[in-house]
Amino acid sequence: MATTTSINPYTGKEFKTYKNHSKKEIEDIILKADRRFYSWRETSFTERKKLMMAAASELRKNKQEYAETMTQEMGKPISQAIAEVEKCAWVCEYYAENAEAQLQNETVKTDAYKSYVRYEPLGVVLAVMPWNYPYWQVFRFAAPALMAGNIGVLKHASNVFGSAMNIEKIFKKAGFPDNCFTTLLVGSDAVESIIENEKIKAVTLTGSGPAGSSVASIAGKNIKKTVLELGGSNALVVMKDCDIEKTIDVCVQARYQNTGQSCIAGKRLLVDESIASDFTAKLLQQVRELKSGDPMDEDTYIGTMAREDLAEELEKQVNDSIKSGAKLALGGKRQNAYFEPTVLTNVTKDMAVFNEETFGPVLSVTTFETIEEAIELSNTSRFGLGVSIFTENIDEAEKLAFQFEEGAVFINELVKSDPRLPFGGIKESGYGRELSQHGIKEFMNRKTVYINK
Ligand SMILES: O=CCCCC(=O)O
Repeated sequence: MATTTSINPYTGKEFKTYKNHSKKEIEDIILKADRRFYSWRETSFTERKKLMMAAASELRKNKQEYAETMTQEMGKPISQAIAEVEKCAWVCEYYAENAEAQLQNETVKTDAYKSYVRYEPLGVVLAVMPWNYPYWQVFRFAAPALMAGNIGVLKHASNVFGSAMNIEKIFKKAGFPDNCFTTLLVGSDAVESIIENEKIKAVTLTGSGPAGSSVASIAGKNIKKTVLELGGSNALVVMKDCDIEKTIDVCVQARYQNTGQSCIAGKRLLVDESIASDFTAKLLQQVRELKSGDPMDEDTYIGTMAREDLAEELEKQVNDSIKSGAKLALGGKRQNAYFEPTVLTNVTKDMAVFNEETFGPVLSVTTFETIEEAIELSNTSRFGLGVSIFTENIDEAEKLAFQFEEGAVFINELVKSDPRLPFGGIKESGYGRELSQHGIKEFMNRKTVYINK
């Protein structure tokens, strides 16, 4: 019997061991999920809204308990873990309030007596999710999917099975009918046959490029729709006319929250040469003050990374970049899964910290002389999730927005997700959108209805 053990990355001790689902159990779960679909899609928006609001209440009521599980499983500082649970409640409330209006029939004037588009759910959607936001990334999918009448089956990362089980429990406690949302406790080796199961109608994946590519190939072979949220290497473009103090606050948060383990983190700071020295000195001061420590302490801002091997990988990227000429301005040391908040300056395009995704608390700093150069540096990344531009000249920045090859441009703000706005990338950051009225339509059949008298 296969089992999965999660290790608390801060203590290095075992958190829990889970019994994996067998092949037979997986098939059974998917069969029951599919059966549930035919009654769930018939439920009214009023009923779904009531249940989704109950899920939001459950999240808010027991946020400490849910947050503690994620902190112990992947090292997220507890205050950020609580904020994540609250954000999940927000997305539930948002879709509870808005799904019905977003999925109304759309009348289209044609030669017909009457023609329109109906939005109909597809059925059981498999969600393959990562450990870095163990609740949020799942709710970002599940809230719109369930409100739309779809069914969710989750394959979570193997270090966060406790959070995965909690998510199933939250929907159960909220009163959702059995099998509307189920967690499969399986490793990635089980994913291929799950996607091939005829009852799985579509797949959403948040994770690495290789994982996305593999899942999309299997789904493609089986003609199943996918949405992919993959890596990112967002630039923070700092113009010489920015408000320096405010910009530093935002950049530090953009890079170091969640201990830097986020696809949308601002990983590459591009700063105008004329202010670079002053800006970097002040930024270093602020990064120095970030409090590392026990993730269970309320005032810890930098926890451990989720696994020691991930910290080792980051260490290699930092050391390789230093060998190639980057200057270590701060940090750089690793102890087990802990990696010091780090800043590298003199970074150029050919270095690992610039051209690879750095999934941890490491900021690379590169200077530019012209805005054209800044755009070119930003766009040179193979990723295209988002960019932040810092300037007092909003009109100019807005005009430049279209030149950035990204899913999102944020001016004087870090790239962040918001239930009301579409979220997703282009290039190797993936395709499709989550959240907002765009996200809820990804797993819907847009059925054309054409009537003549
Ligand atoms: O790794 C991706 C993190 C996304 C976080 C968010 O949706 O806010």
